[in-house]
Amino acid sequence: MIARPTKGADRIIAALDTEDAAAALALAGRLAGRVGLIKAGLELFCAAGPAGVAPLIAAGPVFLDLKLHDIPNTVAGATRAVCRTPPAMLTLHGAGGGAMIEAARRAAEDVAGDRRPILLAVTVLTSIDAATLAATGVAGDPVEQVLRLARLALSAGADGLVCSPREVARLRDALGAAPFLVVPGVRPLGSPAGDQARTATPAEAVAAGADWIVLGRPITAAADPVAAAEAIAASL
Ligand SMILES: O=C(O)c1cc(=O)[nH]c(=O)n1[C@@H]1O[C@H](COP(=O)(O)O)[C@@H](O)[C@H]1O
Repeated sequence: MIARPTKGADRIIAALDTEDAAAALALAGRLAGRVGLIKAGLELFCAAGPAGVAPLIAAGPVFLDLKLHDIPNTVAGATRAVCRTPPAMLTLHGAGGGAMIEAARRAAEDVAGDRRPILLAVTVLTSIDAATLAATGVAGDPVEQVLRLARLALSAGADGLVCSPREVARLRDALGAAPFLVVPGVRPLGSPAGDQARTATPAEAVAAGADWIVLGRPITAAADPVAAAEAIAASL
């Protein structure tokens, strides 16, 4: 398993949200040594499939962000398939429930053993504010739902959680140092929030207890993505 990071650049996960596998690989090459991991997500996976992600995994640690959410048998099957060429991290939705997470953990261990990915449970998406969450039937402050799903996921075998910077401190207080906390919805000062609802700066997220921070557009849409990544690392 990839080690918990202790210094600036290692904490950065660059989300390469593109359909273009060759462009993703080229940018991953430019960012090598300047970020800790590359994130390949649904856009790249749907466009280019496992073959589009494999060269990234061969080049360095990859967070494969598929946010699996289905019945336990189906998620176990997808996890098995992914773990034949294991990424460093894999996401699944905490809202899928304990049996789904247990099934994914068993499948990952069966196929990849010690080389299995860190399994991260997504709690409440960072694009969701309290009103949007209430419209799905979950009333109250998002932090309550984040805590509920976090406890459920960890007790079912998740190694860590994906949460917004707004909940990191509460999760660290409640859950201690052990779970990996991976935090998207991070915006350097002056960077547009876009569709993200629960945001903070990279330094704030790390100070609150994030192990890794995930940044997509603040790096990929910058005129100079390498300089953008270096500036974020320097701010930590
Ligand atoms: O699992 C994730 O990485 C994730 C969870 C979440 O709650 N919010 C979230 O934004 N993400 C991912 O983090 C990245 C954020 O991208 P930017 O908003 O461009 O920085 C995207 O690739 C999202 O898919």
